[in-house]
Amino acid sequence: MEKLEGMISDIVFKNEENGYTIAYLANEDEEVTIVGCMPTLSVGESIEVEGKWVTHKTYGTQFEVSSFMPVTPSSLEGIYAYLSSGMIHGIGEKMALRIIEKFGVDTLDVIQNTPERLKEVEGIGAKKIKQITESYEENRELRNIIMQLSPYGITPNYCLKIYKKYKDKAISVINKNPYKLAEDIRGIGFRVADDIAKKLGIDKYSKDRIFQGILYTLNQSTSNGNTYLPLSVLIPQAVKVLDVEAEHIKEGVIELAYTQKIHVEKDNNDINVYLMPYYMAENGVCREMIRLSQVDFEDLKINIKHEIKMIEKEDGIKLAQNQVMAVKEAIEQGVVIITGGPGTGKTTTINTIIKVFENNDQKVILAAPTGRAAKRMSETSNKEAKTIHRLLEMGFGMDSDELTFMKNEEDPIDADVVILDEVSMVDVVLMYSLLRAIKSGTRLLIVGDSDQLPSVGAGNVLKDLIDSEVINTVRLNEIFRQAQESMIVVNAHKINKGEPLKLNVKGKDFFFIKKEGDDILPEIVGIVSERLPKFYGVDKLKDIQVLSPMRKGNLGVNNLNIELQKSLNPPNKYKTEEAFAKRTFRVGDKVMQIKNNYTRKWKTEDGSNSGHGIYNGDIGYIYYIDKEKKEIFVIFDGMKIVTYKYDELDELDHSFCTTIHKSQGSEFPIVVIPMTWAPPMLLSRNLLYTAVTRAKKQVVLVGDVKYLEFMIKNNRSSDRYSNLAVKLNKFKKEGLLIENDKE
Ligand SMILES: Nc1ncnc2c1ncn2[C@@H]1O[C@H](COP(=O)(O)OP(=O)(O)OP(=O)(O)O)[C@@H](O)[C@H]1O
Repeated sequence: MEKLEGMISDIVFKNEENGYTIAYLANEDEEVTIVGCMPTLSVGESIEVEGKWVTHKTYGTQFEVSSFMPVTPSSLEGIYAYLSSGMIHGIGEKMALRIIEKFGVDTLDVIQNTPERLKEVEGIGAKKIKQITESYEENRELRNIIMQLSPYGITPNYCLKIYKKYKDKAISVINKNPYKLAEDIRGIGFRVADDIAKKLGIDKYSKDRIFQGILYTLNQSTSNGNTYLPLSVLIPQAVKVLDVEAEHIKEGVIELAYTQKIHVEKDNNDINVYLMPYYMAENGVCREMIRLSQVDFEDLKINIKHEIKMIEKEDGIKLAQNQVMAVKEAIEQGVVIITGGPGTGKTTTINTIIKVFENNDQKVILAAPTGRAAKRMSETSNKEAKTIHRLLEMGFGMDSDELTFMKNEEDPIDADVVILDEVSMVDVVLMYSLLRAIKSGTRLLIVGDSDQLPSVGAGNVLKDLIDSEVINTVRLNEIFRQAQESMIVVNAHKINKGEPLKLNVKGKDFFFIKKEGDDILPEIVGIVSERLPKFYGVDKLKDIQVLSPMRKGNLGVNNLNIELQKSLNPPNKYKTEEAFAKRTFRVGDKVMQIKNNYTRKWKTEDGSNSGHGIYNGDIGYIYYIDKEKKEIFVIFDGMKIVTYKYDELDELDHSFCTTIHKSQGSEFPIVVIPMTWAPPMLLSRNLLYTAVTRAKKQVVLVGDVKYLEFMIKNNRSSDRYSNLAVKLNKFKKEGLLIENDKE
């Protein structure tokens, strides 16, 4: 490979379809013909090309370009992004600004050719110049990527990811097909790629664009919980995204189906379109559920009546009929779902089942979808419960840097009985991974409350499994006396039935404070910071959680966090703080990890214990801010210290208040919820139900009763496109075990 540098003196030919270009490249010595895919080239641009000399039978000697990159940056923005990215030792954000103020668009030219001139900038001496020129040379490729892409709003961090993925081919990959970025780089989506493509002059009807637009539409829809979209729904959505006619979408869907990126399936009068992983997962869950439930389970010769009697005596309770049935089904049928609302005895039933099996030498494994749910399960059962991810031994594969599960059909979970709790939070993809790692003959208990909000990820697994009526289900519907004393439990059931609630019963745990409009916010701040902690003797940060249905607005999570921070953790000269564009992080702030990060490291203060993995919804407190190193230290679970660099703070949010969605699977002693106007889709029954059931000791609703009534009546269940229930029936009826679906 050879390299040439020069200025484009003329463009002889350019194919707009595929970017093939013939141009003249001139430098001090010569003018040569260059040919290749260079769709962005313009006359007057200085570029560096890499490639080889070839002889064309008509046109003679030409330089065939395999990659090219501009030599001068496209904008000051790009130069700034590069200089301030932290990749040049000795230059921070302020210094980068000073240098650019001095040299403007010539900055890089100065660094490259007359670095001694950097002395003209205040604060730069000979040592710094050496540092700067050395690292400038070291990251040449990355520099080009940063400068080319930062004008599109791509941060240096993403540029680094792009560089790691494509190495020195990055610029040519992007020039050829910017949509590759959306496919390959996590965090860069179709919109950004499309923006780049537009600026590169890529045709609106190009196939890559149509494909990526369809995949993007389907991806968006899975993040809304759907496992597929009917074609009749997909088409108008994709038309909107791509701004092309429906026929292009139809053609795109057909072609994509051939590439196995999507799967299409006839469904009555429509066609269901799946992204491949969701198709595999939906079919997989059906297949695995049928595999697990159709086994002739070993007869354990357990005298169930006797066992139950013994346990009842030990625990001083008498199991209700349905609880006994659940125990029997678990032993006799092997695969069973136990469902019920709060206080209906799920935990008591699980504990009885654990005892019966363990008394009969069966190895019982407990698991739940989140760290918090697993912790609670451990506490109530006195037995270790793992997160599903830990149970499946998530780790890095032999020769990949992708996270995978080590437990699977080849190396299944070693257990006689697996008990899963809080299954309403398990999505279809995780369920499939779990089921395939359970060997035939292992008993499986699926426990959860199907009236809770469905999983964040796609599917509505628990509800679908129950609705299918294919899997044995025991519904616990009796609220026990002890639970009945709690208005939280009583009202939760009333919410589910759409009945009016019992509010402000003296001495009970469910209160409504009537306030209107602008009075709601100060009331919430007041009760959280003063009255509730004083009255109940609880910690205002740890024990009280404000939950809001929405992010925006006066009573949305964002504003409530600002207002609660002022009162619960105000500025203080002994507390370091750092202000960012939209928020200020201060030592002592209550914060939440807002995405799963399986690899993020934590360690205890004395370093005696360490591990990795901080998960969506984990709540911690800011412990220390290192302004020099630009790092924030957060303590989770009272002992796990995690360091976030400033540019990783997109994983962290304040959590004086959180959304109800984010509170799924968590429990708090006291929960405070504003009752106010929000988009109707957010004011739903099962959102209220989930919020209320997060509280263990006290629920306080503050606002206007009419919104409470609206929520109770609004039974718009979060319908999702999911075909699990239908398919389970079909699989069962046809006795299908579609082997060729297996990955
Ligand atoms: N058969 C029973 N007889 C009497 N009390 C019972 C019985 N089963 C459960 N309880 C009591 O009812 C209360 C709720 O039971 P449990 O915690 O098992 O329900 P749950 O469905 O797990 O509730 P939650 O979802 O709120 O955790 C507990 O105080 C428990 O001791």
